[in-house]
Amino acid sequence: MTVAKADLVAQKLLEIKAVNFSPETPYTWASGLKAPIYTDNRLIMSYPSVRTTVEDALAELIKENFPDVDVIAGTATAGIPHAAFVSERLDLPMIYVRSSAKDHGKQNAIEGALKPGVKVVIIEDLISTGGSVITAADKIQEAGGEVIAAVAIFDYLLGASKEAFEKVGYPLMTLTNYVKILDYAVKDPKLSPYYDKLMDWYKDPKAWSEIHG
Ligand SMILES: O=P(O)(O)OC[C@H]1O[C@H](OP(=O)(O)OP(=O)(O)O)[C@H](O)[C@@H]1O
Ligand SMILES: O=C(O)c1cc(=O)[nH]c(=O)[nH]1
Repeated sequence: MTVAKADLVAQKLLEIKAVNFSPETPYTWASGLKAPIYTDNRLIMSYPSVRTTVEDALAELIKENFPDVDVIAGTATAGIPHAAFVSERLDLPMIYVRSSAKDHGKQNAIEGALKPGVKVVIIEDLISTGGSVITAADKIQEAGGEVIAAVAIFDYLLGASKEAFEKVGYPLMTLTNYVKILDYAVKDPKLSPYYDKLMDWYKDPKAWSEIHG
């Protein structure tokens, strides 16, 4: 992603208040970590002009970097709308991966048609530890698909996700990240008071979580 596009997406996320700061009452993340920040990319679908910017950028990133993709996958739940918008733009089939298999009906973990050997790009809304998207990608590989990349809107750039992606054998590419958000946060008088706390958290998110948990 170009610097200009990464800046633009960060700016749009702040504009729609997708980025929330609460150092005094920390958020609990999917991984169990406590954090002073929570980025709610689910809001993107409710703002058509921001949605167009984000989905166009995701589609362009995939077209440029993974032109041989056969199927677009979404992670449940927050990755699903983005997979739908992007697969429509690229005129490709779409599937999605449930966080756990249904316990009734067909008991599917993956919904949609996945033929063995197809090349899949999986779309996630956000990467913290990377655990959710990697688990979803594992399910696709177990079902016979070949995951060629994970793509997300936002990445916290944490050590945990870097380590996790070093092991999986496919790349992660994202539109924007935490550092870009901080660049904007420091210029905004409403957000700049949080800057030191956000930097403090970022130096060691695990230790911060233990202290504030
Ligand atoms: O990189 P990770 O540490 O796995 O965290 C990121 C995941 O957490 C959030 O999902 P959540 O579990 O809140 O579910 P949702 O998508 O259904 O909202 C987010 O949408 C990612 O899927
Ligand atoms: O790790 C998470 O669960 C998480 C963090 C965040 O900022 N936003 C989100 O939707 N999930």
